Formats: sequence, C-alpha cells, structure tokens
Amino acid sequence: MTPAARAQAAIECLDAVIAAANTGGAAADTIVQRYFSTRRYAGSKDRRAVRDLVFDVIRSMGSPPQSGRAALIGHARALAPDLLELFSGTADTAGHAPLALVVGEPEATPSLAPGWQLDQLRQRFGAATPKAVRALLGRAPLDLRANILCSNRDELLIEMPDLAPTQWAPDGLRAPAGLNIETLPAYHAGKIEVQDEGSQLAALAVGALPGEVVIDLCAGAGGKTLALAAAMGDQGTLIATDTDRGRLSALPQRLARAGVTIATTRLLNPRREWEAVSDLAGAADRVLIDAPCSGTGTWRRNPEARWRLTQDRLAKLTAEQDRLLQLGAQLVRPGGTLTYVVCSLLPIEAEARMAAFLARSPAFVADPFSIPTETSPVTSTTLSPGAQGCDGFFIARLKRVC
Ligand SMILES: C[S@@+](CC[C@H](N)C(=O)[O-])C[C@H]1O[C@@H](n2cnc3c(N)ncnc32)[C@H](O)[C@@H]1O
Repeated sequence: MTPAARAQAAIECLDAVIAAANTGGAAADTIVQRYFSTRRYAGSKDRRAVRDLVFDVIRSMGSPPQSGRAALIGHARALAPDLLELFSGTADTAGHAPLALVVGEPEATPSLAPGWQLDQLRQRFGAATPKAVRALLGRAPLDLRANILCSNRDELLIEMPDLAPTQWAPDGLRAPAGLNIETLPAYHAGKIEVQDEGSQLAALAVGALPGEVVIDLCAGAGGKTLALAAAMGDQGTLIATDTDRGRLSALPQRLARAGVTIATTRLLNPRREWEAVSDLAGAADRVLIDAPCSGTGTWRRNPEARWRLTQDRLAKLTAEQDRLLQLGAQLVRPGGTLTYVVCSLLPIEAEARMAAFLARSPAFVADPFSIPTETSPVTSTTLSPGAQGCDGFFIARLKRVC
C-alpha cells in the first residue's frame, strides 16, 4: 500500500471506531483487524502502519471527532504535518488516497479527554492531571505472568533472556516490543499467561491461600482467576462467575492449559445472579469483585474508551458496582474478605463506592493488605501508568467482622 492508501485506510477504520463508540460496538483493535480480514492484499507492514496511525489519531483526540477524515486532518495539522501531503486523491483515485483538502472543511481539535472526565481525574491527580493523562494515553507494554503451578520467573528468564522481570509483581515478566507470544513454547506449555502487571497485583491483593474457598464474581475470561489459582497452589475451591457467556466460555480451555484443576465456572443471569450462587451464601473465605467500570485505567489499550464514556453511562456503572458489592458481600463468611477492583482511576468508581458500601454495611470494615507497591499495609491503593508503569487500577479490601 502507498502511504496515501494507508492514510485512506486509517480514515475508514476511524469512521468505524467512531460509529462503534456511539453504538457500543467493537474495540478499535478489533475494528482494524476486521478491516484487514477482507483486504488480503495488505501486508503485515501495511497493517501495522495503519493500526499505529489509527491509534495515534485516537490518542490525540480526547472527544469523539466528527469523522475519521476530520480526525486525521486535525491530528496532522497539530502533530504530524507531513500527513497533509497525502490528501492528494481525486474522484478517479477514490479509495486509494484521501481526497484533496477543501478550504474550510471540518477538522477535529486535539485534546486529552472530554472536560468532565478531566474534572473527575483532577480529583485524583490534582495539578499533575495532564501528565497523568498523557501517561494513561501512552503505549502499553506486553506483560506476562509466570505460572508458578508449573514454572517460575527465574527459570523463564533463563529460557527467554529477552524478557525482563516486572518491577512490582513477583511473577511478572515484561516482553520486548513486538514479541509474538504465540511463537513461545513456554506459552503453549502453560508456563506463561498474558497479564498486565497491574492486573497481577490486583489478584495478589486478594490474598488467596491454598485450601480456601474463593469466588471470582466478575471473572470474564479468567485473567485473575488463573492468578488466584496459582496463588492457591491449585488447592481449595475456586468459583469463577460472570454474566457474559462468551467471555466465561473461554475459561475452561485456559484453565486446562495452565494446569488448574480447582476452578469451576458458573454463568449468571443478569439481575438474577443470586439464583446461581445462593448455595454459596456466607461460604467464601475470599470474594473478588473485578467490577465492570469505565476502564479509564486502560486507556493505553483502548484510548477510544474516552469517546464511549458518557455521564449517563458512568451513573449506570456506579449503580452496577454498588449492586455487585451487595451481591458479593452476601457470599463472604464471617472473618472472610471482599476485594473490590476497578481498572478505573475515577474516584466515583473507587473510594466513593467503598464509602457508600461501608456506610450501609455495618458487618464490613476496611481490611489492611500488603502490596509490593506500598511500603506498609493499606486498606486501598491505586496503580497508574505514570506512577507504577502498569494499567490504572483501584484496589480495596474489606473484611466481614460478624
Ligand atoms: C473488568 S471485567 C473482568 C475482567 C476479569 N476479571 C479479568 O481479570 O480478565 C468485568 C466483568 O464483569 C462482568 N459483569 C458485568 N456485569 C456483571 C454481573 N452483574 N455479574 C457478574 N459479572 C458481571 C463483565 O461481563 C466482565 O467480564
């Protein structure tokens, strides 16, 4: 593909990303992959170049742009003027190059995020907000977790000297840019899992021990379930639940590959979750609620999440977080713990949810836990790309006292 054809492809992908943000459609990464699945003529360099351009443009546009073309023009004018020369198409070359620029045509204005989202983040980062948001919009590294059920980090570092130990997570490995994990024998042998360092630390904060009964209430495809199973030495009972059939159905295969035998899955009916877990009332030593959230902590991977998040959607998410906390609390035994995690840095999804829960739940108190990023035990903590170099998370732990 010529540079102009790549720019045209980026515009078409951006149009699809904007539409998906409005309708709750697929993530940008998926959209780019789908775009190329029907364009076999594009080589791997073309795909990478278009994907990089699409993501650069999304990162530079805090608010949803009018169109892919307006986004690329605005991005080019502010940050990459050479791209403007690619707007060279004519009616005859349509589809192979962006049409020539027209005086006065719409162009999007670069920004970090919508003002109301920045206001929320200012409550966390104060004057450091622009720097923190720029870190949130950086490129995420590829992190792996050594599966200590069948390997360990030191052994894997000898086997794969290109990997580096992560700074905080004891079993974490950071991969060099461009590593294709599918090519690694250790991956196929179940010795490593793809998992961001922040996610590894969140699972660690649960404090799951061998022999315990542990429930991962919002397990998704089981990233944290697998880490919990490893922490438990594959001994005890681990129950992974979720309302998303597609995500949960990926888990059994992952469990088998990782050599986990203690985990079972349960599909929950949205709003009728209790029906599938009522037999576990008051039975769990540990419950993890890795709640659905705005995902502000994962903007490095999904920068278009800024375009999806509305104040209305945020209100719905916080209501769901409160509901899941109520649900999870009923599963904890007296003396057991409830760990609440969101990959968000918005205080309204984090400290505010904990305060609201504690105010209406006298049986629970904040429970100090140790985490490698803190020098002494804490009852809650945040992780962020700017501070710890991992995805953004809020993690809090509560204990049922009676
Ligand atoms: C942040 S994701 C979980 C990620 C997962 N724990 C991991 O480590 O890969 C949140 C999950 O909550 C699930 N979810 C949403 N509403 C739920 C509900 N009412 N009950 C249980 N799970 C729910 C979503 O389907 C999604 O998989």
